[in-house]
Amino acid sequence: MGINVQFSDVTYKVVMKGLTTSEEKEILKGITGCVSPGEVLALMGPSGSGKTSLLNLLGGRISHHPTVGGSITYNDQPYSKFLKSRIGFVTQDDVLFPHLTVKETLTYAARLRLPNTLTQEQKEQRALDVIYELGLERCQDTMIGGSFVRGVSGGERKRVCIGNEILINPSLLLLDEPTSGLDSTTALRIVQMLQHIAEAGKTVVTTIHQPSSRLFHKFDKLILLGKGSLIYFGKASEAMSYFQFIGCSPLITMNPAEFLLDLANGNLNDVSVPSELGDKVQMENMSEAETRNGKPSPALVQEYLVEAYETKVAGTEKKKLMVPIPLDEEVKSKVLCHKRQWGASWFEQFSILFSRGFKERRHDYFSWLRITQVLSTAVILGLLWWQSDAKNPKGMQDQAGLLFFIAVFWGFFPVFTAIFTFPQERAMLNKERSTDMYRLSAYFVARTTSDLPLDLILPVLFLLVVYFMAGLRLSAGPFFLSILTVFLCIVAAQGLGLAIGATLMDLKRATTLASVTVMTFMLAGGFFVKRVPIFISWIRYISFNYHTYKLLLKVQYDEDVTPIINGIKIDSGSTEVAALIAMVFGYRLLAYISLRWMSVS
Ligand SMILES: Nc1ncnc2c1ncn2[C@@H]1O[C@H](COP(=O)(O)OP(=O)(O)OP(=O)(O)O)[C@@H](O)[C@H]1O
Repeated sequence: MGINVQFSDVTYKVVMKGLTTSEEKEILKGITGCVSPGEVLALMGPSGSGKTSLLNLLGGRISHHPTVGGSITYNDQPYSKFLKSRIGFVTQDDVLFPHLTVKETLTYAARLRLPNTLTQEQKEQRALDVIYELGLERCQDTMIGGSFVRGVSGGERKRVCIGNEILINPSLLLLDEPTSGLDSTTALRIVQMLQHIAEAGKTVVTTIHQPSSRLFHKFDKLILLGKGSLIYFGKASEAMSYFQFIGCSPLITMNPAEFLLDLANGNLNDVSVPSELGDKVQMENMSEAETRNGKPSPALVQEYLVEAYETKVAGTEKKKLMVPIPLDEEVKSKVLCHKRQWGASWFEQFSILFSRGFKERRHDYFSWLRITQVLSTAVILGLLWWQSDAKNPKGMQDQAGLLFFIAVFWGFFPVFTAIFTFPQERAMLNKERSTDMYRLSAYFVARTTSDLPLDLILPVLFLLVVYFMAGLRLSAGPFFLSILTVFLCIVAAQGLGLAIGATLMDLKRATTLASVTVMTFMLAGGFFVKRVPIFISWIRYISFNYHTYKLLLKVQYDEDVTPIINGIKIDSGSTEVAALIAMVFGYRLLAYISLRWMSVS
């Protein structure tokens, strides 16, 4: 079943803030139209004419904006968040995970989004069907790729984005430029597919830049926009005769789409000039008109087209919208089911997101760059502290420097890794949550736990090198306890990174805040100052560097070394372990709260 979308006098403004002034810009100026199940509506117009804005409004993405006017209804009902799972939205620059293959991307999406009445095999079969439907079988095992990894071609990437949405058989499918960057045969294939989707009873709305004439004839309805105003709404097949009727016909054989875009741009080259416009040109400044060979200015043409539409068509179209559409009550209730529907149970969501996260991030963790960074630091430390001797106070103080560096390194590194990897994940999270793909809690728990095994590998490598080169306490207990300590420090630091990344959208601001925080934690970490003034001593309690350092000291030296090592009192290690565990949970909780606060729900 599809959704009947009606929109009447839709307006949208944005406030553009300059350095000293703020100016209001009208992006959509009273757009009226409708699209019914079984139809493909194309939104055409020059770049910047407002196609994407109208599509976003129809998809409910900016409908709550205070500067939006007019009405949009879905089967006679206003937009509600329960519609999210019935709407498929393919944006112009969709985000995809670069390290997953085409098949993995679509299979994970199918498992998360398809209703749980289907079995896992049926869901996987649906992903395969979509791969064949979109002609992606040849690249199904290729990685998607991104700025740093070579992957599928731009056209294939676009088709994967479409596949992600058509998987769920949405009642309303919205697409922003689905054919841009594709050759004409592939573009035709995509539009034919949209036609088939509509024929199956769904509603399809797509923006399109410059369709070939073959493509153009596949659309049922057309909206032509010019600078945010409606120039034509009606059947695509009747567009040419409408413009002929108002006096604009092509003088040479032209692709209808090219002709319409010329008109929307106010360009009347090779097009007959309506007599009303000809008269207006006479009244314009002659010298200006001469430079255009007597043709009217683009602004004049646009004004004429908008006026012609308003006087000759708009009235009847608006009347048509007033007539209620007979809709099957059963269909209406099914489409507008007022209950969030998850495709998978909480645990299934968790396990799918866990395995997807693990697959995607293992590449980040095991990039040669990272391994080299960690190993070279370890070797330099090992050489500097080569077989250090802790038998005398001097040597012990030296070793304490090494232990403090380890605590700082593993507190610093994960904070920044979390901040740098998060913006991409955040875009994905927002996109997927906007279609109700999974619960935030399932994502969060999966994100946190899928990192754990990966978090353990690099520190083990690091400690193996440092521990033996620097000649730290050679026995299994202290070695494994040191690993455990560093591991807790990493997980706590990562939580802080996630919390900062989730709160501050902007990478620059996030890294600045993180540097200041980590530096403060490091300075208060127990190595540089012996006694911290009481009013600032609380920082020590939330500093993972401080507790890691103390615990590493405790593990290395059994006896009380307080007087030798900078006056830090090392009592029972269990207080430090408890503090680190509290930080692991505390910072993650903070990250979860800021994610919930900032992300789409
Ligand atoms: N939030 C915003 N703030 C400022 N200007 C905006 C905003 N949203 C849209 N615009 C402006 O509104 C106009 C229409 O934008 P829109 O993206 O809808 O155009 P479009 O027809 O889809 O263009 P294209 O084909 O190039 O994607 C553009 O001039 C754009 O700069």
